[in-house]
Amino acid sequence: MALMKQLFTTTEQLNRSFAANICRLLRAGIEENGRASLVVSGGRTPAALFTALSNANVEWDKVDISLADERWVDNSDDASNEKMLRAKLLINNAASANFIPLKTQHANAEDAVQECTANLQNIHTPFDVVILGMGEDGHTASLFPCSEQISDGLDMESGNAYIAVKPTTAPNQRMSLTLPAILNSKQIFLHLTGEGKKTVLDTVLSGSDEQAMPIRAVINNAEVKLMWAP
Ligand SMILES: O=C(O)[C@H](O)[C@@H](O)[C@H](O)[C@H](O)COP(=O)(O)O
Repeated sequence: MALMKQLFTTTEQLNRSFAANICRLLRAGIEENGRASLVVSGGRTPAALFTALSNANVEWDKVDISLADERWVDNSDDASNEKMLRAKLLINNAASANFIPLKTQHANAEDAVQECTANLQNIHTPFDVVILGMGEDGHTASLFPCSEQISDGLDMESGNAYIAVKPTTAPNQRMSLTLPAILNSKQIFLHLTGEGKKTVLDTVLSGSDEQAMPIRAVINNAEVKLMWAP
């Protein structure tokens, strides 16, 4: 549908405004439904935003937090998105939030899809806020263009909220929200920093093949708010 762009001069300004924006939406969700849901991405980009958010004045005990995707490693591994979240977001005021992890005890991500789907019943949907990142190849969450699973992940009729993905250009099996699950959100943000990501985004916006750059499928089907700083 559309990409609304908010461009900032510094990451500090971006994080301040972004955190305030997210808190406003969470408070509105709590006001409306008694609880609110926040789905975040891992990777490197959001760490400073998470620290700002963790100090915010929100009724965090009424907020459910989960991940858009997870790398299938132990949650003590440095590659674990859960590990990053526990260190940067689920602290300070936000320590009282209800965290719903994706990583289970299953050795293979595909065996865990059912459990992740069952756990999703405990999160208020549509999600109040979803924060997506984007890789250099145009993947978002763990919907990787290189993977065999990409058409299933983007299938709007699949009826599946999660998909196990085996990227061929990145390490680790992944668990990812599917496109229809991502779109079941009141507000989707695309959080990018750096000139390199802006150049990738220009390529995203100048083409139409969704499987080649899966973030296109989100932008084409939702009002996405871009939050960018150099
Ligand atoms: O677990 C993951 O890898 C992500 O959730 C992924 O979709 C991430 O958002 C992008 O790859 C951008 O990652 P960076 O922020 O590290 O550039």
